[in-house]
Amino acid sequence: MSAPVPKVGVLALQGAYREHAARLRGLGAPVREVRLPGDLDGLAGLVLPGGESTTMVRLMNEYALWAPLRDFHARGGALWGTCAGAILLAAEVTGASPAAPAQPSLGLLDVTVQRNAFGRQLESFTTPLEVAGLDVPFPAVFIRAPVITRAAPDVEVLARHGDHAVLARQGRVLASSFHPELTPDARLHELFLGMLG
Ligand SMILES: NC(=O)CC[C@H](N)C(=O)O
Repeated sequence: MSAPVPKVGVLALQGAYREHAARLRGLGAPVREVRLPGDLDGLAGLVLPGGESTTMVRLMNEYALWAPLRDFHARGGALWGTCAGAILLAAEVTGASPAAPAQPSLGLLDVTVQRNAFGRQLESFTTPLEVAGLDVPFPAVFIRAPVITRAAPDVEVLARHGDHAVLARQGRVLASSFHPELTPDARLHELFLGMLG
């Protein structure tokens, strides 16, 4: 008998959480949608999906999720943020312009993330991305995507697009600027499942 697959949660406040849940279930992982602090109980990992980070921040305030999510990480839970989810995990968030208002974040990944970094001309695009550890490029879908403009020395940059990091890992925390749940390629979901204790 193979080892039981650990339980994964998907933060289901807003955005592409159904696509992440479907992909993880397709890989055999039991998945729970997380909306309230108690939904984190017993999970080994949590995916924070793409969507609109300002909306997610408002709902995280409403459902009092900030401290429970930080506790989840402190207890050994793994987290993966994609696009807006990566913005939520960052230590520091900057806007597309210096005038953009400051935005709170969980501070679980020691990076600075710049929102909407590709500007209006490139609202969305797909590109084959070289990823450390993958032998064939990953089809990366970027939608009003952020980039990582600073990473602490112990953050491992796994992929870059142009000048900036777009996939990074620090211990049990993974962040991608793009949307792996919107392509049929399951390799990054497999990577995340492999990070769960
Ligand atoms: N596709 C996405 O998740 C876009 C992120 C969005 N631009 C934000 O700042 O939250």
